[in-house]
Amino acid sequence: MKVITDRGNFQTVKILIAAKAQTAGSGSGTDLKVTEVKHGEKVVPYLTESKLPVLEVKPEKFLFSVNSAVRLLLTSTGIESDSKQIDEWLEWESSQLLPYVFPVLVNHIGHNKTDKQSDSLLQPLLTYLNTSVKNKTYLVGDSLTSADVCVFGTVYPLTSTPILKGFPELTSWIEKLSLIDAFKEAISIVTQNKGPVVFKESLLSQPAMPSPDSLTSKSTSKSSSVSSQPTESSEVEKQLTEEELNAAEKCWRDGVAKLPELRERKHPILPIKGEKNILICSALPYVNNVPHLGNIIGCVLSADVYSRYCRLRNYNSVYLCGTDEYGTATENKALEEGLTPQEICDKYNKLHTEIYDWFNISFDHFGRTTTTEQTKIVQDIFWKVYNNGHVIKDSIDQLHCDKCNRFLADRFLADRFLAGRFLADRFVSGICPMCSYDDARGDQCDGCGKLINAVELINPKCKSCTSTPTVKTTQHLFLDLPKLEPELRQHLDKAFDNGLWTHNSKVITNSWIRDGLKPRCITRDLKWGIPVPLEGYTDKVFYVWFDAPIGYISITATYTKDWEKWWKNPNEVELFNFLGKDNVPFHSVIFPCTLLGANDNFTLVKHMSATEYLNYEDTKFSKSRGVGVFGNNAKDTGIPADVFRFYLLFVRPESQDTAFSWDDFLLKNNSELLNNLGNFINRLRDSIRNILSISRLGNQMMQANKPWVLVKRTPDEKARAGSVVSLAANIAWLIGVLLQPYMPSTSEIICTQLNGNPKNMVIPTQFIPVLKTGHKIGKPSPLFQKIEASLIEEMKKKFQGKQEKSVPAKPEVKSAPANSVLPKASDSEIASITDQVTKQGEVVRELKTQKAEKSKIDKEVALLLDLKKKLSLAQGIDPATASSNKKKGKKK
Ligand SMILES: Nc1ncnc2c1ncn2[C@@H]1O[C@H](COP(=O)(O)OC(=O)[C@@H](N)CCS)[C@@H](O)[C@H]1O
Repeated sequence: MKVITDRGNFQTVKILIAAKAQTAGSGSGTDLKVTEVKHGEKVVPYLTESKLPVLEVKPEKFLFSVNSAVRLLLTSTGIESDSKQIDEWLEWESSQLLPYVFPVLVNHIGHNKTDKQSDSLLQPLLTYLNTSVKNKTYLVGDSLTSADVCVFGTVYPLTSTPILKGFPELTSWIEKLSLIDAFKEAISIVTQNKGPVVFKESLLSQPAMPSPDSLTSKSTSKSSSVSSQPTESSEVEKQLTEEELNAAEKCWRDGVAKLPELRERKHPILPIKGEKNILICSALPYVNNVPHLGNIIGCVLSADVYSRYCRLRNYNSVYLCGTDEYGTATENKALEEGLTPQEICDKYNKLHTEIYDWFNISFDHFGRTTTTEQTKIVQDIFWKVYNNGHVIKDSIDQLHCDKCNRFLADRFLADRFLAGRFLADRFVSGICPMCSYDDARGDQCDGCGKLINAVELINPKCKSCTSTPTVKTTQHLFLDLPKLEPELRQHLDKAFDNGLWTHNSKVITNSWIRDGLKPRCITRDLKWGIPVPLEGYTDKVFYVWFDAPIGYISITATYTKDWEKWWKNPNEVELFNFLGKDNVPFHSVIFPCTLLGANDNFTLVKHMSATEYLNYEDTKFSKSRGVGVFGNNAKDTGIPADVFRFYLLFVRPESQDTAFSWDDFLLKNNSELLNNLGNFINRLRDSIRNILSISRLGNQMMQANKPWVLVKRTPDEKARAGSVVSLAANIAWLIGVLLQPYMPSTSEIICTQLNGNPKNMVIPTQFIPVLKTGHKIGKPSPLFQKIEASLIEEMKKKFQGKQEKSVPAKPEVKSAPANSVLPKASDSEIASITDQVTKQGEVVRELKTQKAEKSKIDKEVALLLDLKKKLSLAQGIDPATASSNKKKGKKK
């Protein structure tokens, strides 16, 4: 890797610290070369302006966000892992701190003068930082992270200015870090030990910093949810060049001609030679239950967003899913409901279909696994794997219920060969040997979350007849994973390099292969499954996890007779799996090994997007305990599906478990949707946050230009009003298109209101105004409705389940008020204060939008903070804990 920079560029320090810290922390750092170029030189060919420093990751592949470069260096050697807190600090640093520090440095170091205005604008941020570093060495946790490197890199040049006077904690933090070798060495390389004077030329050669971003709430502290717009005085005017003005005019006139038309979707969609052919598979939800919101964000919704995005980019993609219908869980449900397993599958497959329809999940095909295609393909694959010598026969011990005459313990099978991860045994329960929870399952305890061997259960009972099981020995078939391991490793090396894999999917996969794979049992002594066709085993069925992923193939076969074009075409098809973290090994290790064992040119996974877990408030979703919102409940709330989609995507558990919280749901709806997005459209995480950011810019553009005022003035001003409104309409169209993957109904309303051409609903590579001069828009109407706090309180009660049995979520869940230690106020009191917080938030936002006087805004912000404290107290949370929790979990 190469750092390309100009002499004395203070931002280079960050990358160098990260590289040095990498070597110090892992022993083997990246081989990082520093190449010096002229000040202001354009290095990245596709950027219109000079951007220095940049990290050249591979030849011609640049990271031009310094913070991303730092994050890459520190995560690639495992010095730090994904962390929302670190990301929050980085976002705050780049969107708030740096844009305010930069003009101060330009004035003090570049021009050797003081500018009171820029100095004073920086004060609140420094005050916040001063408090945050009090008695601390590191901003997040107890070791060095990118957060420290990036914040330090930006503030340390201030030590040469008088501005840090009055910030003793911050000064001492900078001093502490400066003593660390990596910091010392990096500073010495950049300053050549001449002090900050070396920054001067580089500072003066850099393009003006964009005005502080309002991507996140633009408030002093990164934890407050008060949102604001940049004040006029803080904005750095950017002079447009002649070239840029000409390009904008050309784009306005001819841009739309460059926009490709949206491709028509004709089923069945098949791969096209030479195109990007994307096969999108969402994990197949178990049919035995109604999916909860965790299932929805974990697989079908995430895949839906990607699939919709692919369509808007005109990629040749197909999105498939269906219900996973075999296995013990279905048999159990059938017993519970007095139906046959097939009746259960039919009933719940229909329920799943209705729920996904309501959530607007746009499968190209939604199938199921109890089909003749599935039986045929599973047995065919088995024979190939068997005939290729990748199946082992062995005997094992299992729990057996003599009264029901059936085996109970799947887990036992696994333990002997595999450390037994993830095998569910739901026919047996007992007392957990670890925590004494009295309803532990045979595979895992819901009380303490630990994995259990069914035979270790105290007082085990058959779930259907409650008698005590005995241990029996039976013959089973095992997939010879050790033999397939070298081929799998080869495949994974390539896929990790060329594909998109979430951090957790790589970590989980590596943890499985790190110690060598073990044979995996693929048969079960059950009735409800695909019959094993091998002589001597015909009374058994395939284990559900052997057949489930093959379901992707058979579901494709029920979609098109040409299914092999997708599934036996590894060079032209990119397979993308969406799933929750517990599903990772089945998709990255076991299923690929099955397909490699079959040796029939199968398409293997190239990309994997795995989520962490979504919890419900401060607990886990539990159907049996009635805790949480399930797919069908969401519909009954009367709140539109798009609002659920928006919120689930906003809190999508990407780097750690997150929680669905009704209070937060209300705030996000009433602030982000109603006041930001809804507000802008009706004037007329990379993800939905960027769309909100575009919408904020649109709001700012309207507010700054006030076309409703201009239109009443001189002819020139009237013409400008027209340009502003046209631009706003085109921004709204862009938002409508970009929103389509996330909130399809809202997107349709926006685009219909704008009366644009549906064929222009394509995501462009640059902003193209598609609504031309003279275009007539349709009838505007409000996009979103306010959610009342009283409704939220009602929902909380409705979905809290039987409280005494609810199972606490693991402590890492951040957003719920888990550490409540104070007495709680009544629900109606909480509802009323929540309402006041929302209203006061609106007051503050409005004042900021109007660019009211600072003292006036400060007064209202103080009131808002007081109300928030009151709300925390009412919820039984110590406000100090609440604010630190918010800090950790805010950027959801
Ligand atoms: N709480 C959760 N948060 C996020 N994702 C979750 C959560 N719980 C489960 N999941 C994922 O949902 C899908 C479907 O899960 P289900 O248990 O219904 O089905 C299966 O795991 C298998 N039938 C998949 C066979 S391909 C899954 O990806 C979970 O990881």
